[in-house]
Amino acid sequence: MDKLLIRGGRALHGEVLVSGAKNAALPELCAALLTADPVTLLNVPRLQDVSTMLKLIRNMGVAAERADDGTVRIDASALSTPEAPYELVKTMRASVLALGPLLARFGEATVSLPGGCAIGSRPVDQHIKGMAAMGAEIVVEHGYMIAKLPTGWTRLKGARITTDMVTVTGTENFLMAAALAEGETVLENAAQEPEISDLAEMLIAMGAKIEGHGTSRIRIQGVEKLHGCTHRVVADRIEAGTFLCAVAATGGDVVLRHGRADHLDAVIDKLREAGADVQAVEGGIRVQSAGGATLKAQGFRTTEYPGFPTDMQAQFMALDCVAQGTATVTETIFENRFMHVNELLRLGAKIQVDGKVAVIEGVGTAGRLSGATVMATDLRASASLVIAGLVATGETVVDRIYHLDRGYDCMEAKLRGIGADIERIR
Ligand SMILES: CC(=O)N[C@H]1[C@@H](OP(=O)(O)OP(=O)(O)OC[C@H]2O[C@@H](n3ccc(=O)[nH]c3=O)[C@H](O)[C@@H]2O)O[C@H](CO)[C@@H](O)[C@@H]1O
Ligand SMILES: C=C(OP(=O)(O)O)C(=O)O
Repeated sequence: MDKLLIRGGRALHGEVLVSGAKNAALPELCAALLTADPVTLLNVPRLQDVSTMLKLIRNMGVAAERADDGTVRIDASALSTPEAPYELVKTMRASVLALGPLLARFGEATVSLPGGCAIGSRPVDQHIKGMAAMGAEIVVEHGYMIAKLPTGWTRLKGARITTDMVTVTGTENFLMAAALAEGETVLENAAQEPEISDLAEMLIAMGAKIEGHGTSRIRIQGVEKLHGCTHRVVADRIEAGTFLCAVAATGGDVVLRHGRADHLDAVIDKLREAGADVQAVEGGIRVQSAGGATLKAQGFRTTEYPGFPTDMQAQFMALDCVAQGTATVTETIFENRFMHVNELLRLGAKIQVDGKVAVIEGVGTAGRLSGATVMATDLRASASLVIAGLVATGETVVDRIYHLDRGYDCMEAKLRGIGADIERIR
């Protein structure tokens, strides 16, 4: 099993290229199932989750080719098996995104309930509720969602869908299903994440009629058929945010090429309040910092976009650990997303957790984290341990980095490129 070996204490300088977003690429690979025409996606990141999604759609009979430059060509004209089996979905939540497109184009889908997840229980009741509102008959049997259209129906029917909470993949599933449904669908309480807008833009390029994406009410007029398109995956705001925290914590001066500052307002505001200098520059974001010990720890609450993203909570917490002062962090989206805390404690961090609230006392100028062997428990927890390791004295070994590989494109190579002492060991 691969591990990362980090020798901390180096400032970071130079440029990093931000990859395409995992959370846009995954729904967009599924959106390609909505048409029999070829679809080309550009800027697809090299991630384990992307490989898993390609395996999943190939298993359905779809032709999918990935080139080294991040181009993925998908031809779903011969899709013969509208199924997502457990074996292929157990490592990746996003596989639930196959449900909407399969049901919309083929009138049937059998999709395994995704496996359990370290960060919370993550039910799919809202996905089922929305598809049922569009007329699908869905049962959950033997761990599978088995969905079909009622006898005599050829398409889903547009509906008003108001979800109990804001759900990102739920909104994406409804968008894709509604694009081919009969009549109008209105999504209330829709997620507003940039990845939703990116998916909507791709669907519009395929001939879908969508208005209001990027707001909490999205209107979709269903069309009978969608055609192929070429679409460029939006830059990964969470990868960019992770590098911003890393540079702020270690100190240095780095430009994140293709980074979108306008997608990271909440995180950038907190970094500035902490004392880092973060600026939108042409074609990217520049961060300059004198390092964690000079920064002031910042509290925040995770919320849906445009609030502070839950996917940045662990990384910002690592920064708080090395800053000065005390900060309170509240996780409101997932019930078990403080798995990194015990590992950060092993590096000498001072954190107390009570339910969904963590209080971090930064070690600041009074001390430093000290390297140790730590275990990655989920994707962003892994990233927070890498950031802590980059600042800690001595050697840090981050074990179980297959979590990291699920969602970061060559993280250690990118960090090495800006001066970090980090290597992958087997
Ligand atoms: C592939 C992808 O895009 N993943 C992102 C997506 O996950 P994902 O789309 O799975 O997360 P959701 O937005 O759906 O989850 C938000 C909350 O709603 C709950 N919920 C959701 C659906 C449902 O049917 N029932 C239910 O109770 C979840 O348990 C969670 O507490 O958004 C999360 C929240 O920004 C991010 O952390 C993930 O990186
Ligand atoms: C939780 C995440 O992803 P997923 O929904 O794919 O598990 C994440 O990207 O931080």
